[in-house]
Amino acid sequence: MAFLYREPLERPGSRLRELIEKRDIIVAPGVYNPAVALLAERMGFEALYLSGAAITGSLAMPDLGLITLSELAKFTQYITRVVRVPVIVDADTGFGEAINVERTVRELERAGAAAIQIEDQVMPKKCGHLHGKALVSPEDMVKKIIAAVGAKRDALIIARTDARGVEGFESAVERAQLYIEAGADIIFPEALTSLEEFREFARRVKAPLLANMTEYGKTPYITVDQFREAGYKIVIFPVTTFRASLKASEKVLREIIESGTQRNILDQLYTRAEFYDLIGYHEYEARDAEISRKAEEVIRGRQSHAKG
Ligand SMILES: C[C@](O)(C(=O)O)[C@H](CC(=O)O)C(=O)O
Repeated sequence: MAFLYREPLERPGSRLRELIEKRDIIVAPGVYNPAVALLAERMGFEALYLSGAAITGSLAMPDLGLITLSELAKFTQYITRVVRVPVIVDADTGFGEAINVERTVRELERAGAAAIQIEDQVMPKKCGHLHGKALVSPEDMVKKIIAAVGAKRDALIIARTDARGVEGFESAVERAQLYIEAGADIIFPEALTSLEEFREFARRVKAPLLANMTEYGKTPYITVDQFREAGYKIVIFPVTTFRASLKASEKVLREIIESGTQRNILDQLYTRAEFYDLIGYHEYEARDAEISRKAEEVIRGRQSHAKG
């Protein structure tokens, strides 16, 4: 159904919590615009991940915390008014210290976020799979989590620790345990380097866990089934759709340069019919026709009133 005529998902945080309880594992693909979000929902994904790397990437910017809270809230709103599945929002370092995190959580929740993810890096933050990251103190991160948990109404708070790549595996486990005590609902251990590490982390950290299966990073390719067996509740594929769209665009742009026509690659494009079907185009036409019909009735009524 066209998103304009859909009721938004109520209490998305509770919905996500329900899914965590009911499902063995939830696969949340990364999305960065409403059309891709709609497509993922239609294909059956029950939760989505609004990736910081993918949205900043779509703005042609690196994932260094350059986006503002208002921009992220707008992206969140655009997406949550289109889909009726819970959306996990990547809020990087929370846009400031504890007091700022309160506002971040309020704004993102108001924009429809089901879960808000905050990480323990200093600014400018980096992709978790790069070298040269630095962490805030455990105490500062605990403050942010306490602020987030105090400010949320229904959303879940995801605490991500980037400690594995900076201070080592033990520190990642210790920080995660601390973050749970501070009230985090879900723990996201960033950039673990083997399936065995994921397993060990799950053995020692008792909370719903989120795994990040990003490409070209420090984590080897692990399947959803393997993550399930290792004890993870959510797996994200944060930047995959964005990377795929760039590659696909490059391919068709090259075809246009080289052959001067797209005629030979029509099978690689989303057709007009497929696109209109996705966004519910014909429902807008039907709605417009209905309004015209009603307007005619009003006019006709007035005319007959004037005659009589
Ligand atoms: C999860 C992540 O924060 C994101 O923005 O989607 C990134 C993903 C990536 O850069 O591959 C991350 O830091 O892992």
